[in-house]
Amino acid sequence: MDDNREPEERRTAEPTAWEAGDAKAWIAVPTADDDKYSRGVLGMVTGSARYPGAAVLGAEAAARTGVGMIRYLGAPHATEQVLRRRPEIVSAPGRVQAWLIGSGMSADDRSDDDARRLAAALDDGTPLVIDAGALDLVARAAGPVVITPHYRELAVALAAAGGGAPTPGAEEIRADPGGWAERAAAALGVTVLLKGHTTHVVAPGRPRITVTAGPAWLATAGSGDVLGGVLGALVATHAAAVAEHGYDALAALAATAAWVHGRAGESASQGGPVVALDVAEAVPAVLRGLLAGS
Ligand SMILES: NC(=O)C1=CN([C@@H]2O[C@H](COP(=O)(O)OP(=O)(O)OC[C@H]3O[C@@H](n4cnc5c(N)ncnc54)[C@H](O)[C@@H]3O)[C@@H](O)[C@H]2O)[C@@H](O)CC1
Ligand SMILES: Nc1ncnc2c1ncn2[C@@H]1O[C@H](COP(=O)(O)OP(=O)(O)O)[C@@H](O)[C@H]1O
Repeated sequence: MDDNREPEERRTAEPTAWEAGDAKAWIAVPTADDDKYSRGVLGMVTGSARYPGAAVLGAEAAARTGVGMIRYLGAPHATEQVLRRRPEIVSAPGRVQAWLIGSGMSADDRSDDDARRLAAALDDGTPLVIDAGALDLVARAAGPVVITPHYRELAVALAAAGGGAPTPGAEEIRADPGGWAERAAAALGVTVLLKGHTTHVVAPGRPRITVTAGPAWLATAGSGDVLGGVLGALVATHAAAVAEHGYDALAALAATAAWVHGRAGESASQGGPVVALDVAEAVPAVLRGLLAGS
């Protein structure tokens, strides 16, 4: 059948599958001239009294992905758990090159302190990875945003957006995840990473990217918190690329994070069950293999 659409329309309709070679180009390798600050600092406002574990999982994953420094700014108990697991992490405020916010938080149970920390990150103007319990705040971000919802969370984010954004139910999104990732990117004006067996990544108005890299064993609690940490570290170490290429760079980084997360899941699983922390711990070997070209 003849395709009578304009070239631009045809181009944006066809998804691209993200592969190892694409991912490799978005891993920042430190050079002899680098120090911890030049590599990039990730700020994290994640976890809560209800979900301290999500903060630990995201911090572990970000640290294992490679970043100059992590500043974790969260609730006291979550901070204690994060520092117990990763003493390298700094709990003092300061400059960062990217933020990861919302994993392990709940929009309906936000403490005043968390609201203040989230507001500071949203006002900062640096790139933001927005997950889970901060997805109602997307419109308040001053900097460029990539969101990392699953189906139910994307429904929540669209419902919170207002301004004529479509408001599908979670089941509608589950039935057409690629289409809804595209519509959400257009409506929210941000890069969307919609999680699932196939993960769909879309920058506003750009062709969709698909990533199918991990086993279904990854459908386990905390797996998405690990993905958030991987993506946070990748964004923090690519501040210059995000400044230059904006939402396209965030899409490439998001697809790379999904690919690395999927392969880490595969490596941790070996055909059997995984726990989220094992996925985070498998990330360095996946990156080593990727950089070595294997
Ligand atoms: N270890 C941790 O601290 C973890 C924290 N997590 C955090 O938990 C928060 C909520 O994430 P979710 O992905 O669960 O959010 P969702 O909004 O997808 O899930 C909550 C909803 O799931 C439904 N539900 C609950 N139990 C169910 C059951 N047994 N069967 C069927 N449906 C059920 C209910 O409608 C509930 O309101 C996020 O902030 C997330 O980051 C999760 O990532 C899991 C691990
Ligand atoms: N059936 C599946 N096959 C492969 N990967 C999956 C499957 N289901 C979920 N995942 C992946 O596991 C992660 C689950 O994230 P999420 O739903 O946020 O869980 P949590 O909130 O418990 O961390 C995502 O990265 C998603 O892509």
